[in-house]
Amino acid sequence: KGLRDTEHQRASPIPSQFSQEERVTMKESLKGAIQIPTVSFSPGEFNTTALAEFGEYIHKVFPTVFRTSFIQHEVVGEYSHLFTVQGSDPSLQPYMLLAHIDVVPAPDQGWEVPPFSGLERDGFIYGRGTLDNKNSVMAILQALELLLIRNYIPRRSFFIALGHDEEVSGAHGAQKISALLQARGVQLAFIVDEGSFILDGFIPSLKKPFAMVSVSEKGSLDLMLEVNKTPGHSSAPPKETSIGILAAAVSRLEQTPMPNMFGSGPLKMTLQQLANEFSFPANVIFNNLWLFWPLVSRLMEREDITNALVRTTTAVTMFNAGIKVNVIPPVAQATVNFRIHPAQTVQEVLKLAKDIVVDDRVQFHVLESFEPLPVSPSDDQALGYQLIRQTIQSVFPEINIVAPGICIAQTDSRHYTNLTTGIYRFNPLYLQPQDFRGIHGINERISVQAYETQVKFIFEFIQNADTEQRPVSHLHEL
Ligand SMILES: CCCCCCCC/C=C\CCCCCCCC(=O)N[C@@H](Cc1ccccc1)C(=O)O
Ligand SMILES: [Zn+2]
Ligand SMILES: [Zn+2]
Repeated sequence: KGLRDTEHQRASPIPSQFSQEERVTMKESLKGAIQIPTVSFSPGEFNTTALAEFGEYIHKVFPTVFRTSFIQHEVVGEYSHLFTVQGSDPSLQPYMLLAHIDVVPAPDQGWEVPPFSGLERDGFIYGRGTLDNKNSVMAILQALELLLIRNYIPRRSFFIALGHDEEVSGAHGAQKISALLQARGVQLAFIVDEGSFILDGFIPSLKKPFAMVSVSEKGSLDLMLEVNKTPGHSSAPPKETSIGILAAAVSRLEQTPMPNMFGSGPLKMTLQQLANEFSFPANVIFNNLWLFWPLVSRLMEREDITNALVRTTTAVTMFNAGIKVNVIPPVAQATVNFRIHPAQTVQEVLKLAKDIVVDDRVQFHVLESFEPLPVSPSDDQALGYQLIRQTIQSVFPEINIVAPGICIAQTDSRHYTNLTTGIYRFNPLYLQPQDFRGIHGINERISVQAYETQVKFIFEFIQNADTEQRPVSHLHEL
């Protein structure tokens, strides 16, 4: 299995070794990036001063990228960045690396160091964006800068797209870049974005970490439920108020999970590939899913994260009602965020939700929706997947399993389905459950060593992508 060598490949790749001075520079550059508070607050509400400063910052720390003749840099949607790196062999289809500059807000409370300080403690750089996703923004540009300094010229062209509003939908960044590339007639071999990791400790009986490359991502439906009632004096209340009716409706939604879809979608592939990594008797169970699927599907429901892999999830995220202590509330509104399993559609989930609520007094308003993404190929012929696998094997030789999986969140890559069918979400970092809680949470951090390894991964990946687009078939050749 793997990728075929070709006579066109460089005789020897540029070694992914960095001097002490380069290693210090790269971590200091990441710290500087964390210190710029590029916060997205809500759609259309960004810290534009910080976004502009970030644009200047990358010019300063990656000068070679910006002065190289075969790299074109464009600002799209005012603050997003698109780099076109022209390869020497136009017969090779280009690919694209994605990352995003913006971060979610981070109030100071609960942080060991201020979230925009970028301070280093015990070998970790702390701050909002260290895992989501300035690490990738900086590592991609850093790897390219280091390659260029070593006189690297790519054979295969590639794009780097850095969105500035991923955390609030990507409408101004990723969507505009996607439209721009489509207008230019670009078709991509594949895309690599954030969205999965080398997972360590997420499945209780699985002792060893494994790399999960997400080949699909869940969709979403934001539903606003509303109940209107005539206001009046609270001293003579009706039997039910708008708040009571709505509370009962959202409670029914919470208490009635969407159907368990275990068996449909990429999760089965993930577990099949992991089967032999479990000890007895779990290995027997996972090797015989045809027999044990009812047991496994129930096991998956036990933890919140694995539950999110088997079904459309229901999260009541906002509730607003009431105007005064002695006034019967005229209107009550609740927002429910469904994350749609790849085997379901927006319409199916909307119907299920209505069938659960079954109350004519509750109005349904669809605020926004997004279908789950198609499953990208992960077979021997899938260039993007195989390149990621090959690079994992080289950079993380201790990892035995690379498995396709689902991304439970949404990423900017969802805006690029017009350009490719090969969308892969993978960050070359170890992630434990406590690290996952730092993403959008408190004390988000990355170890200096993990960041260096991410740069090394991308440095090797870009070179590996210069291969001809002919992954080796699993069939023997004559
Ligand atoms: C069998 C294996 C176990 C698997 C465990 C899975 C563990 C989870 C691992 C990684 C998930 C990390 C995802 C990081 C990406 C986060 C991206 C994000 O937060 N996107 C936003 C986008 C958005 C959507 C709607 C409105 C605004 C922004 C999101 O999804 O909320
Ligand atoms: Zn992100
Ligand atoms: Zn995020």
